Amino acid sequence: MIEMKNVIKKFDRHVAVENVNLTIQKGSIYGLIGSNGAGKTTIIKLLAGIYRQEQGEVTIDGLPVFENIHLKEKLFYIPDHPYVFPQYTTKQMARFYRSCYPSWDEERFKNLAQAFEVDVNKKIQSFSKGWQRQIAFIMALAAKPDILILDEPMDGLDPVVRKKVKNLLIQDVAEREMTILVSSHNLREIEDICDHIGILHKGTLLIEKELDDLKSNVHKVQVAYKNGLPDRLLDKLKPLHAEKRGSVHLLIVRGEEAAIAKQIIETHPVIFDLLPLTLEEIFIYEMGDIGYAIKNVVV
Ligand SMILES: Nc1ncnc2c1ncn2[C@@H]1O[C@H](COP(=O)(O)OP(=O)(O)OP(=O)(O)O)[C@@H](O)[C@H]1O
Repeated sequence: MIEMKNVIKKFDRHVAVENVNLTIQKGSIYGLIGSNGAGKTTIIKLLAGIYRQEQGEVTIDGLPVFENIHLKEKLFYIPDHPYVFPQYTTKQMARFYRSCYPSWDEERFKNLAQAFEVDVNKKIQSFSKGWQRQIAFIMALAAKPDILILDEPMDGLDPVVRKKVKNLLIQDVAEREMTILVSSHNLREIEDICDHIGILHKGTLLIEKELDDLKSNVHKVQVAYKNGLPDRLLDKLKPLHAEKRGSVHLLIVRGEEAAIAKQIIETHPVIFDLLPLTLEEIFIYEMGDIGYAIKNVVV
Protein backbone atom coordinates (compact mmCIF):
# COMPACT_ATOMS: atom_id res chain seq x y z
CA MET A 1 0.00 0.00 0.00
CA ILE A 2 1.23 3.51 -0.87
CA GLU A 3 0.55 6.19 1.71
CA MET A 4 1.06 9.89 2.25
CA LYS A 5 0.26 11.26 5.68
CA ASN A 6 0.02 15.02 6.34
CA VAL A 7 2.64 15.68 3.67
CA ILE A 8 3.96 19.19 3.03
CA LYS A 9 6.42 19.96 0.24
CA LYS A 10 7.79 23.44 -0.27
CA PHE A 11 10.01 25.04 -2.89
CA ASP A 12 11.68 27.88 -0.97
CA ARG A 13 8.68 29.54 0.61
CA HIS A 14 6.17 28.30 -1.94
CA VAL A 15 3.99 25.46 -0.61
CA ALA A 16 3.49 23.07 -3.57
CA VAL A 17 1.82 20.28 -1.56
CA GLU A 18 -0.16 21.13 1.52
CA ASN A 19 -1.06 18.59 4.17
CA VAL A 20 -1.88 15.81 1.71
CA ASN A 21 -3.23 12.45 2.90
CA LEU A 22 -3.39 9.89 0.14
CA THR A 23 -3.82 6.10 0.03
CA ILE A 24 -3.31 3.78 -2.94
CA GLN A 25 -4.21 0.13 -2.43
CA LYS A 26 -2.19 -2.68 -4.00
CA GLY A 27 -3.50 -3.66 -7.42
CA SER A 28 -5.33 -0.39 -7.87
CA ILE A 29 -5.04 2.07 -10.76
CA TYR A 30 -5.11 5.51 -9.19
CA GLY A 31 -5.65 8.59 -11.34
CA LEU A 32 -4.28 11.87 -10.04
CA ILE A 33 -5.96 14.80 -11.74
CA GLY A 34 -5.97 18.53 -11.12
CA SER A 35 -5.51 22.05 -12.36
CA ASN A 36 -2.21 23.30 -13.79
CA GLY A 37 0.34 23.76 -11.03
CA ALA A 38 -1.86 21.81 -8.58
CA GLY A 39 1.09 19.71 -7.41
CA LYS A 40 0.61 16.45 -9.36
CA THR A 41 4.21 16.11 -10.53
CA THR A 42 5.46 17.11 -7.07
CA ILE A 43 3.36 14.34 -5.47
CA ILE A 44 4.57 11.87 -8.08
CA LYS A 45 8.21 12.78 -7.38
CA LEU A 46 7.61 12.42 -3.64
CA LEU A 47 6.14 8.96 -4.20
CA ALA A 48 8.95 8.01 -6.57
CA GLY A 49 11.44 8.95 -3.84
CA ILE A 50 12.96 11.81 -5.85
CA TYR A 51 11.82 14.65 -3.56
CA ARG A 52 11.94 14.65 0.21
CA GLN A 53 8.94 16.16 2.01
CA GLU A 54 9.35 18.93 4.60
CA GLN A 55 6.72 17.36 6.80
CA GLY A 56 4.67 14.17 7.06
CA GLU A 57 5.25 10.60 5.89
CA VAL A 58 5.57 9.07 2.43
CA THR A 59 5.64 5.28 2.66
CA ILE A 60 5.25 2.13 0.60
CA ASP A 61 4.22 -0.91 2.64
CA GLY A 62 5.04 1.09 5.75
CA LEU A 63 8.63 1.96 4.69
CA PRO A 64 9.84 5.52 3.95
CA VAL A 65 10.34 6.00 0.21
CA PHE A 66 13.05 8.67 0.01
CA GLU A 67 16.46 7.20 -0.88
CA ASN A 68 15.19 3.67 -0.21
CA ILE A 69 17.08 1.55 -2.76
CA HIS A 70 15.20 -1.61 -1.81
CA LEU A 71 11.85 0.06 -2.63
CA LYS A 72 13.17 1.64 -5.82
CA GLU A 73 13.90 -1.83 -7.20
CA LYS A 74 10.16 -2.45 -7.10
CA LEU A 75 9.08 0.87 -8.54
CA PHE A 76 9.29 2.18 -12.10
CA TYR A 77 8.67 5.84 -12.88
CA ILE A 78 8.05 7.23 -16.35
CA PRO A 79 8.26 11.05 -16.12
CA ASP A 80 6.45 13.41 -18.48
CA HIS A 81 9.73 13.73 -20.41
CA PRO A 82 11.31 10.25 -20.24
CA TYR A 83 15.06 10.38 -19.84
CA VAL A 84 17.42 8.29 -21.94
CA PHE A 85 21.18 8.20 -21.87
CA PRO A 86 22.52 9.98 -24.96
CA GLN A 87 24.16 7.50 -27.36
CA TYR A 88 22.32 4.49 -25.84
CA THR A 89 20.41 2.06 -28.03
CA THR A 90 17.26 0.31 -26.77
CA LYS A 91 19.33 -2.83 -26.24
CA GLN A 92 21.91 -0.94 -24.13
CA MET A 93 19.18 0.81 -22.15
CA ALA A 94 17.60 -2.58 -21.48
CA ARG A 95 20.94 -3.86 -20.18
CA PHE A 96 21.07 -0.90 -17.80
CA TYR A 97 17.54 -1.55 -16.47
CA ARG A 98 18.29 -5.26 -16.17
CA SER A 99 21.05 -4.35 -13.71
CA CYS A 100 18.66 -2.14 -11.68
CA TYR A 101 15.60 -4.40 -11.51
CA PRO A 102 15.92 -7.94 -10.10
CA SER A 103 12.47 -8.68 -11.56
CA TRP A 104 13.62 -7.79 -15.12
CA ASP A 105 12.21 -10.29 -17.66
CA GLU A 106 14.50 -10.54 -20.71
CA GLU A 107 12.07 -12.76 -22.60
CA ARG A 108 9.33 -10.22 -22.11
CA PHE A 109 11.62 -7.40 -23.24
CA LYS A 110 12.33 -9.26 -26.50
CA ASN A 111 8.64 -10.01 -27.03
CA LEU A 112 7.61 -6.42 -26.36
CA ALA A 113 10.32 -4.99 -28.62
CA GLN A 114 9.05 -7.29 -31.35
CA ALA A 115 5.37 -6.49 -30.70
CA PHE A 116 6.09 -2.73 -30.83
CA GLU A 117 8.36 -3.27 -33.84
CA VAL A 118 11.28 -1.39 -32.28
CA ASP A 119 14.74 -1.66 -33.82
CA VAL A 120 16.68 -2.34 -30.60
CA ASN A 121 20.04 -1.48 -32.20
CA LYS A 122 19.05 2.09 -33.07
CA LYS A 123 19.98 4.98 -30.76
CA ILE A 124 16.93 5.95 -28.70
CA GLN A 125 17.50 9.66 -29.21
CA SER A 126 17.08 9.22 -32.96
CA PHE A 127 13.50 7.96 -32.46
CA SER A 128 10.54 10.38 -32.53
CA LYS A 129 9.00 11.57 -29.21
CA GLY A 130 6.16 9.03 -29.46
CA TRP A 131 8.55 6.17 -30.21
CA GLN A 132 10.77 7.16 -27.26
CA ARG A 133 7.72 6.95 -25.04
CA GLN A 134 6.87 3.50 -26.42
CA ILE A 135 10.43 2.41 -25.57
CA ALA A 136 9.94 3.76 -22.02
CA PHE A 137 6.82 1.57 -21.71
CA ILE A 138 8.70 -1.46 -23.04
CA MET A 139 11.36 -0.93 -20.33
CA ALA A 140 8.73 -0.44 -17.62
CA LEU A 141 6.76 -3.55 -18.59
CA ALA A 142 9.90 -5.70 -18.94
CA ALA A 143 11.08 -4.55 -15.49
CA LYS A 144 7.86 -6.02 -14.01
CA PRO A 145 7.70 -3.54 -11.14
CA ASP A 146 5.23 -3.82 -8.26
CA ILE A 147 4.46 -0.13 -8.68
CA LEU A 148 4.35 1.86 -11.89
CA ILE A 149 4.21 5.66 -11.69
CA LEU A 150 3.25 7.51 -14.86
CA ASP A 151 3.20 11.27 -15.48
CA GLU A 152 1.14 12.17 -18.58
CA PRO A 153 1.88 8.70 -20.01
CA MET A 154 0.00 8.81 -23.30
CA ASP A 155 1.32 12.18 -24.48
CA GLY A 156 2.48 11.82 -28.06
CA LEU A 157 1.22 8.24 -28.54
CA ASP A 158 -1.11 7.53 -31.45
CA PRO A 159 -4.54 5.94 -30.71
CA VAL A 160 -3.48 2.43 -31.77
CA VAL A 161 -0.39 2.46 -29.53
CA ARG A 162 -2.45 3.95 -26.67
CA LYS A 163 -4.84 1.04 -26.85
CA LYS A 164 -1.96 -1.43 -26.96
CA VAL A 165 -0.28 0.18 -23.93
CA LYS A 166 -3.55 0.38 -21.95
CA ASN A 167 -4.25 -3.32 -22.57
CA LEU A 168 -0.75 -4.27 -21.39
CA LEU A 169 -1.07 -2.15 -18.25
CA ILE A 170 -4.45 -3.61 -17.36
CA GLN A 171 -3.10 -7.12 -18.02
CA ASP A 172 -0.24 -6.55 -15.52
CA VAL A 173 -2.64 -5.21 -12.90
CA ALA A 174 -4.96 -8.20 -13.36
CA GLU A 175 -2.25 -10.89 -13.52
CA ARG A 176 0.42 -9.59 -11.11
CA GLU A 177 -1.54 -7.08 -8.99
CA MET A 178 0.75 -4.29 -10.14
CA THR A 179 -0.24 -0.91 -8.67
CA ILE A 180 -0.38 2.10 -11.00
CA LEU A 181 -0.37 5.80 -10.17
CA VAL A 182 -1.11 7.88 -13.23
CA SER A 183 -1.35 11.63 -13.61
CA SER A 184 -2.96 13.12 -16.69
CA HIS A 185 -5.02 15.97 -18.03
CA ASN A 186 -6.67 13.52 -20.39
CA LEU A 187 -9.65 12.64 -18.23
CA ARG A 188 -11.20 10.26 -20.78
CA GLU A 189 -8.09 8.16 -20.58
CA ILE A 190 -8.06 8.30 -16.78
CA GLU A 191 -11.75 7.34 -16.73
CA ASP A 192 -10.98 4.45 -19.03
CA ILE A 193 -8.35 2.76 -16.88
CA CYS A 194 -8.54 4.06 -13.29
CA ASP A 195 -10.56 2.66 -10.40
CA HIS A 196 -9.62 5.39 -7.90
CA ILE A 197 -9.35 9.14 -8.42
CA GLY A 198 -7.63 11.94 -6.49
CA ILE A 199 -8.46 15.54 -7.39
CA LEU A 200 -5.78 18.11 -6.53
CA HIS A 201 -6.04 21.88 -6.54
CA LYS A 202 -3.44 24.36 -5.32
CA GLY A 203 -1.51 21.69 -3.44
CA THR A 204 -4.56 20.30 -1.63
CA LEU A 205 -6.19 16.94 -2.29
CA LEU A 206 -9.86 17.95 -2.59
CA ILE A 207 -11.33 14.51 -3.24
CA GLU A 208 -10.07 10.93 -3.05
CA LYS A 209 -12.63 8.35 -4.06
CA GLU A 210 -13.39 5.20 -5.94
CA LEU A 211 -14.36 6.26 -9.47
CA ASP A 212 -17.73 4.50 -9.22
CA ASP A 213 -18.52 6.33 -5.93
CA LEU A 214 -17.49 9.63 -7.44
CA LYS A 215 -19.79 9.02 -10.39
CA SER A 216 -22.72 7.85 -8.29
CA ASN A 217 -22.53 11.04 -6.22
CA VAL A 218 -23.01 13.62 -8.99
CA HIS A 219 -25.77 13.59 -11.60
CA LYS A 220 -26.94 15.51 -14.61
CA VAL A 221 -30.67 16.24 -14.45
CA GLN A 222 -32.78 17.42 -17.36
CA VAL A 223 -36.24 18.66 -16.44
CA ALA A 224 -39.05 20.68 -18.04
CA TYR A 225 -42.26 22.01 -16.49
CA LYS A 226 -45.53 23.44 -17.83
CA ASN A 227 -45.20 26.54 -15.63
CA GLY A 228 -41.45 26.88 -15.19
CA LEU A 229 -38.96 25.38 -12.75
CA PRO A 230 -40.32 25.48 -9.16
CA ASP A 231 -38.04 27.61 -6.92
CA ARG A 232 -38.47 25.13 -4.07
CA LEU A 233 -36.77 22.45 -6.18
CA LEU A 234 -33.64 24.58 -6.52
CA ASP A 235 -33.73 25.25 -2.77
CA LYS A 236 -33.87 21.54 -2.09
CA LEU A 237 -31.38 20.29 -4.67
CA LYS A 238 -28.86 23.15 -4.36
CA PRO A 239 -27.37 22.34 -7.79
CA LEU A 240 -23.63 22.82 -8.49
CA HIS A 241 -24.72 24.27 -11.81
CA ALA A 242 -28.03 25.25 -13.44
CA GLU A 243 -28.76 26.42 -16.97
CA LYS A 244 -31.75 26.65 -19.31
CA ARG A 245 -31.66 25.20 -22.82
CA GLY A 246 -34.95 26.22 -24.49
CA SER A 247 -37.68 24.90 -22.22
CA VAL A 248 -35.39 22.27 -20.64
CA HIS A 249 -33.45 22.98 -17.44
CA LEU A 250 -30.09 21.32 -16.98
CA LEU A 251 -29.05 20.84 -13.37
CA ILE A 252 -25.87 19.29 -11.97
CA VAL A 253 -26.76 17.88 -8.59
CA ARG A 254 -24.79 16.16 -5.84
CA GLY A 255 -26.42 13.34 -3.92
CA GLU A 256 -27.92 9.89 -4.14
CA GLU A 257 -29.74 9.12 -7.39
CA ALA A 258 -32.94 7.77 -5.76
CA ALA A 259 -33.26 10.73 -3.36
CA ILE A 260 -32.78 13.26 -6.19
CA ALA A 261 -35.30 11.44 -8.41
CA LYS A 262 -37.88 11.38 -5.59
CA GLN A 263 -37.60 15.14 -5.00
CA ILE A 264 -37.98 15.87 -8.70
CA ILE A 265 -40.92 13.53 -9.28
CA GLU A 266 -42.78 15.25 -6.41
CA THR A 267 -42.72 18.49 -8.46
CA HIS A 268 -44.45 16.78 -11.46
CA PRO A 269 -42.14 17.65 -14.37
CA VAL A 270 -43.30 17.01 -17.94
CA ILE A 271 -39.81 15.90 -18.91
CA PHE A 272 -37.36 14.26 -16.50
CA ASP A 273 -34.09 12.55 -17.22
CA LEU A 274 -31.24 11.67 -14.86
CA LEU A 275 -27.87 10.94 -16.48
CA PRO A 276 -24.38 10.04 -15.25
CA LEU A 277 -21.59 12.58 -15.69
CA THR A 278 -18.29 11.94 -17.38
CA LEU A 279 -15.15 12.40 -15.25
CA GLU A 280 -14.41 15.53 -17.29
CA GLU A 281 -17.82 17.00 -16.35
CA ILE A 282 -17.39 16.02 -12.68
CA PHE A 283 -13.97 17.70 -12.64
CA ILE A 284 -15.28 20.91 -14.24
CA TYR A 285 -18.29 21.22 -11.89
CA GLU A 286 -16.40 20.24 -8.71
CA MET A 287 -13.67 22.76 -9.56
CA GLY A 288 -16.34 25.37 -10.39
CA ASP A 289 -17.81 24.78 -6.93
CA ILE A 290 -14.53 25.87 -5.29
CA GLY A 291 -14.24 28.92 -7.52
CA TYR A 292 -12.10 27.51 -10.35
CA ALA A 293 -14.79 28.05 -12.93
CA ILE A 294 -14.72 28.18 -16.72
CA LYS A 295 -14.66 31.75 -17.95
CA ASN A 296 -15.05 32.62 -21.60
CA VAL A 297 -12.04 34.78 -22.22
CA VAL A 298 -12.14 37.08 -25.23
CA VAL A 299 -9.35 39.63 -25.66
N1 LIG B 1 11.53 22.60 -8.85
C1 LIG B 1 10.65 23.54 -8.50
N2 LIG B 1 11.06 24.74 -8.01
C2 LIG B 1 10.17 25.69 -7.64
N3 LIG B 1 8.83 25.56 -7.74
C3 LIG B 1 8.37 24.40 -8.23
C4 LIG B 1 9.24 23.33 -8.65
N4 LIG B 1 8.48 22.32 -9.10
C5 LIG B 1 7.20 22.71 -8.98
N5 LIG B 1 7.12 23.97 -8.46
C6 LIG B 1 5.88 24.71 -8.16
O1 LIG B 1 5.06 23.86 -7.39
C7 LIG B 1 3.71 23.93 -7.82
C8 LIG B 1 3.23 22.55 -8.25
O2 LIG B 1 3.89 22.19 -9.44
P1 LIG B 1 3.68 20.77 -10.16
O3 LIG B 1 4.63 20.72 -11.30
O4 LIG B 1 3.75 19.72 -9.13
O5 LIG B 1 2.17 20.91 -10.65
P2 LIG B 1 1.33 20.01 -11.71
O6 LIG B 1 0.03 19.76 -11.05
O7 LIG B 1 2.12 18.84 -12.12
O8 LIG B 1 1.16 21.04 -12.89
P3 LIG B 1 0.86 20.85 -14.47
O9 LIG B 1 -0.47 20.19 -14.59
O10 LIG B 1 0.80 22.27 -14.95
O11 LIG B 1 1.99 20.06 -15.05
C9 LIG B 1 3.67 24.98 -8.93
O12 LIG B 1 3.29 26.21 -8.36
C10 LIG B 1 5.10 25.02 -9.43
O13 LIG B 1 5.42 26.30 -9.92
